Amino acid sequence: MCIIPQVMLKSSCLKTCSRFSSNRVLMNLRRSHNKVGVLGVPFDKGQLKGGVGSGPEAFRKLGLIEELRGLGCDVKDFGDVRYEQIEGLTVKNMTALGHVAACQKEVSDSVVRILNEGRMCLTIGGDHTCGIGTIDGHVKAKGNIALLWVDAHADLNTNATSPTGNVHGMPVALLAKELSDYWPYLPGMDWQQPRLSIRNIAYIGLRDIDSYERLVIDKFAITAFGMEDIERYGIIEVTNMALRRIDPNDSLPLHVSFDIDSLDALEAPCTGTPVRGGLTLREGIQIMEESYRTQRLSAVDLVEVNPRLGSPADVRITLEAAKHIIRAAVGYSRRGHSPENVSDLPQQTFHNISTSPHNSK
Ligand SMILES: NC(=[NH2+])NCCC[C@H](N)C(=O)O
Repeated sequence: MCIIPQVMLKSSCLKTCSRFSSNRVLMNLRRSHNKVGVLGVPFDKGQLKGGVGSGPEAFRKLGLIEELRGLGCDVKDFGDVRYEQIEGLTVKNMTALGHVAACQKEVSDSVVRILNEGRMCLTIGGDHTCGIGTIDGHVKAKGNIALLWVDAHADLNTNATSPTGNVHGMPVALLAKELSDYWPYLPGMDWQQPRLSIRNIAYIGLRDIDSYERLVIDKFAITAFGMEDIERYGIIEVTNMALRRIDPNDSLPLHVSFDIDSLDALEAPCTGTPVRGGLTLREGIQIMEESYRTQRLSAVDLVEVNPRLGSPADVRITLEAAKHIIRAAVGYSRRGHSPENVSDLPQQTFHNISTSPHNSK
């Protein structure tokens, strides 16, 4: 099932890779988001499986912050979001609204603070409900943004259409202004106005879409790339088509909301709603590399890692995969050192490279 709106295939999107001349690539690699603010969101009330809330703790234990610092990143840890549930908020078929409303308001405020300090905001979930707060905060801090939603799922349900009532399947529908009429009044959510246009949203990695979500994608011609599109065009081409589509003038701050379940369940087994037939880790990294290259990557979410699902080996595989995605998001995936640090390398390294038989012409 190909889910690229037909209009896209006829457009000039396929030419997008050529916009990176080799000079431009070099220039892009030289500039890195060395200033990063890390925000933990130990939120698990957007779905029913316990454990996803311990994602931030698991990444901290793994040494993520130290590792990013070791790579030369100026990392400020903003700690984990804390909140107090608002009692008595109920809306039909929308689980834990009192938690969602209170927590996501805090997330949004924190993201505004981080971005206003001139840092890229890296949010570690938690379930994908976190996208409500991070994207709301991003829009509040920067005005209009472009959003890549990398996920096996569209997360485009409303309370009227959701098969589960789980809010982690609803964030995109809450954020899109074209869908605001499809919601009832949501008590506790007055701080969150849907300000993002569907034109500025693209999906990559979709393969498990509910029937109503499918209708909305078609009705609003949302840019959406499923696995078959990735097979056909390759992930770099797909990412650039998506970027071109959501930000034709190359001018908007970019938000990548990366659900670990976009990766194949073999690459990232520890997640609440795994789906086989997904992205390879390398493809996930490439999405981030292309996003980083735009020089406008301003916020990244890494969500839905559940360290309590699966064996210790599965947990390790999943956390490591997520870490590689994060490294790419801050510009460090192509080589061990950022280009800025090249002068720190011992001179000998260059000698070795230039005299190696493998490098001689
Ligand atoms: N971010 C996620 N893992 N979302 C899964 C959503 C699953 C399903 N479509 C639902 O609405 O409940």
